[in-house]
Amino acid sequence: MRYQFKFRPYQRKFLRSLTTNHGKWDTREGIILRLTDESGKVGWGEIAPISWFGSETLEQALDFCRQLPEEITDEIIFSIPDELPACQFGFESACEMGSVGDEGDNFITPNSSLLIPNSLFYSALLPAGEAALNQWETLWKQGYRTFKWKIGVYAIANELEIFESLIQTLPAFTKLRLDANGGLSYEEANLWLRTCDNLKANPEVPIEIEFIEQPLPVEQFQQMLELSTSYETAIALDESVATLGQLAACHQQGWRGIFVIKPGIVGSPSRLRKFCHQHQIDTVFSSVFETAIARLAALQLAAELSRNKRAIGFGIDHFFEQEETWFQSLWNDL
Ligand SMILES: O=C(O)CCC(=O)c1ccccc1C(=O)O
Ligand SMILES: [Mg+2]
Repeated sequence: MRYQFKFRPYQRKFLRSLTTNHGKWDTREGIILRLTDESGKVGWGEIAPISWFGSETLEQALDFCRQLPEEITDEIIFSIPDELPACQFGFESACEMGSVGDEGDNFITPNSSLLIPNSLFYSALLPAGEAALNQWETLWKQGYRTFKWKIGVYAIANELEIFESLIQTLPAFTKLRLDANGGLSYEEANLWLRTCDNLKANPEVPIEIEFIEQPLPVEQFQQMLELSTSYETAIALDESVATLGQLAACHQQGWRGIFVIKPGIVGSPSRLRKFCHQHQIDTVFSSVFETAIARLAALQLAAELSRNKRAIGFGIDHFFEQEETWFQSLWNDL
């Protein structure tokens, strides 16, 4: 198949910025691409890299798009190098979108949110630090029952204290995920895991700590493997499995805990499908704060591949205003 190829870089400010152990992030930058096949079918794709997380940089993605001809083929798309995982995702999902649309109405824009599978349930992000204590209630009222709180942002003594208050105020049966973004030391990771194990053993605490996400830096895989067998509290790898190659390597080295999959940067959707069908891994699908184009493709993959046990990390809170009008203006002034 041959496609006419066009692309446009974009910048969008988040409704709320994200604070992690890497600092503050408040603008999403990426690329929207459009593939038109010979029959006139249109597929939209989005490249939304996060280089601090292990994908290519926006600049590398732009360079790749700029050197492509105006007409491209499946061959080009399916041979995008593994060093450009967000590009693999953007181009492949654009192809897939073009091939599933029915006649006439295949112009899929962000208002196609009706297509988002509602059988999935969502986890919402709480702000880091003390702000979490004032935020969970609003999210609870919106229907969220699984929350994620960033740790490793402030001093551990301070965070443990806030954690204690959070546990005491959250309603029964809430699930809580703790995401350190690789920011803990080995001793701190042990302290968090011990604290969570103690809560688990306490029948008076009706909150479930679902897992601790990426406690240690990517380089410390063996230590995380050891921690995962030393405590009852589960560990989820995130940064360590940012791309398919890393995911396969961690699985091959014996990781049988949870794998966070961020479809937007993990790489080729077709190869992700193959891997998930071959290995019955425990997955949590999660957003990279992409806009509606990549979100739709990512949610469809999540619906297809997650075994529907764990909430997906696509809470809408950090997203953008007026996506539809933004999208139309991005494309119309081309
Ligand atoms: O996974 C989620 O629940 C929400 C998404 C999220 O936390 C995230 C979003 C962008 C970049 C990194 C991360 C992360 O999980 O560390
Ligand atoms: Mg994470």
